[in-house]
Amino acid sequence: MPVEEFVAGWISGALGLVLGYPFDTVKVRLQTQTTYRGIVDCMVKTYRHESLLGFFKGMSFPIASIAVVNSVLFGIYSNTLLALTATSHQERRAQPPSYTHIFIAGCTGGFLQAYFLAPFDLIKVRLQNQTEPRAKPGSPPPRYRGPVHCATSIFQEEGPRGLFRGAWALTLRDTPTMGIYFITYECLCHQSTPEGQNPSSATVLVAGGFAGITSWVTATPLDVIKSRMQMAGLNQRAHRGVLDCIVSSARQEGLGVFFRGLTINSARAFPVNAVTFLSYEYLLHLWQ
Ligand SMILES: CN(C)C(=N)NCCC[C@H](N)C(=O)O
Repeated sequence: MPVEEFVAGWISGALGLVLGYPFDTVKVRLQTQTTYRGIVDCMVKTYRHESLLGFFKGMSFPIASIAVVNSVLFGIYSNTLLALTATSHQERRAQPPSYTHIFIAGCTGGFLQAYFLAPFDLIKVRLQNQTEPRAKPGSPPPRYRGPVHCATSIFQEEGPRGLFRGAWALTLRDTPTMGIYFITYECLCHQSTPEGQNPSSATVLVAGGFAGITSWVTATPLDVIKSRMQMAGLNQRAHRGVLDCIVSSARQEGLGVFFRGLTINSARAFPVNAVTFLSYEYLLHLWQ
């Protein structure tokens, strides 16, 4: 099993993560809190109340975990394609795999990465939703002091299964949308690259950016549900399951609720995934 894809997936994922993190914080807050009037209002309030650091709350943990999560995604994707088509990464330009194979490999990567991602994503969402400014003398401390305290508190208060709250919604979100992610990328690269050649950096940037946008546009409804289920344990409003969360969110807030965070998700997705794919392709090219 070639390991280069795992390492390249890790490094490229970390670069994309740092770039997109402030957008991600705004998105999570818009999806789970009702106090903001929109993207700009959320940004202004976060900055006034918590300074620039407010946008980077809970980032240390995802940076550490992206090593596991993105390398699982890219590593499983590439190795599934190897199993299905018997071609390595460098052979795939001359013998492109079918879109069905790309979709199956993407879905497999998305499905497996969801299990690794679930506890890390839960902790990220809980920390991003803490709107208290940095500790000032006399002000009430935030509920979680950091990622380790957050993980141990969830474990103690909600049990080991608590760490996997929202995991089903996450799996349903990521399995098909990772198939869409890789199909969009490969299709755009294929169409703008002469037969048998490697795509140019500009092509990789644009194809990666659009792959991010299409996957996030299709993922947003279940992303909203996932974030709400992750926060539910904290608010004592636990939903009975994914369906219950979908129905109660739609009843209380209308169908528009499923598109909350769509604009910011798409704006974040382009640069994050352009950089992710460019560094992934560059590293694999360097090592081959
Ligand atoms: C849930 N969906 C749609 C995705 N995760 N799509 C792939 C993008 C991955 C990238 N690290 C990002 O955060 O944009």
